Amino acid sequence: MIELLNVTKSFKTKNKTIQALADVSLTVEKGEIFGVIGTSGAGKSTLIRCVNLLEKPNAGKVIVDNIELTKLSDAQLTLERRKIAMIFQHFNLLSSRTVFDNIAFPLELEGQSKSEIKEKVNGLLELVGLNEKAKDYPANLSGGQKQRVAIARALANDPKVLLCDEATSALDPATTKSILKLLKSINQKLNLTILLITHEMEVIKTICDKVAVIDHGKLAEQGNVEQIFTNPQQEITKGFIQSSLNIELPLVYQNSLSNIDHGNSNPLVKFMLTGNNDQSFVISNLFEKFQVKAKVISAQLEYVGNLSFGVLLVELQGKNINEALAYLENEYSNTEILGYVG
Ligand SMILES: Nc1ncnc2c1ncn2[C@@H]1O[C@H](COP(=O)(O)OP(=O)(O)OP(=O)(O)O)[C@@H](O)[C@H]1O
Repeated sequence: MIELLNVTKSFKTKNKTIQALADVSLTVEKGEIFGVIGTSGAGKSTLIRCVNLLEKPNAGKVIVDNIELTKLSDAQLTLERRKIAMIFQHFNLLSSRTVFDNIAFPLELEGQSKSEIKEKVNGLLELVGLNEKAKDYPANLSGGQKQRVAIARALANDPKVLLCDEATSALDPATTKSILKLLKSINQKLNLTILLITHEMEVIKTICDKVAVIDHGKLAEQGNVEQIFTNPQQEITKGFIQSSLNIELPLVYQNSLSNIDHGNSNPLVKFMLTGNNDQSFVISNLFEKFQVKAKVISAQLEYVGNLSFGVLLVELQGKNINEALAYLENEYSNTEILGYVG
């Protein structure tokens, strides 16, 4: 449904040229939710703005629904853009219009009749759960409600594609969840293709089918969310995943932790589970293979689809500690001895 082929975009400022996108290619299939994640300045906004040609690439092709947008005249592009909706971090609602009239706006521009508009807008209000707020003005809405209005307005023209530019970045975690849930349900009900950009792995994990990681204007890696979360190849991807798993050493251990093994002390070991179901048996394996007991200090497990991944922090107790450590280092990612206790 969306194809970027070798898209390159640079910006010229007074004294330098900034390469915002370098030879970026990706494909978003119909009905898919595709997320692009990257740190600040990585090129996410430029990438999503290239899809509807709000930014014109210097080179490469942009194809949406089999139409090569990069070939079109301005007039043809204006028509095609109506089928590519976009929502933004700061909602971009018209403050002088009510909720109803904000959603009606694109339909008015298309010259639809009042009765058609009324029917369509009421359906959209129902879809985003805002029937009660039809007559309110944006200033009287919460951030989450404003984004719901923006989503309804974006859907008014029955778009083929919805672009989400950091759509939940201005929202608190609970509201973020409810907006992501709404986007997922719209994706499923309407089979709407969604391309989103974000700096939060949580967003990717919650609703995306596929993910691409962008770094300094280049795509570092891309694939199914399960595959990328459980078997990341690039350091930047590993960093994003680790930052979404935040387990801390409990205070009681922080105070008693030593850097040195005094002979009879127990190592505190942190390691990652990466989606291989056999790894979940780590505690019984350590005991059966080495008679080493693993006391769980802290753990965080997440699920993408039916695969689990996460991080585990354990205190190892027993005689064959070195063999147990070698086993963990071999079988699990990022095994790290944090220190010794006892
Ligand atoms: N209009 C512009 N003129 C000059 N440089 C620009 C322009 N737009 C973006 N850039 C530069 O291009 C690079 C990519 O910017 P972009 O906004 O796409 O990144 P981003 O990943 O969306 O960042 P953020 O998360 O901070 O919004 C940055 O170095 C930015 O400074």
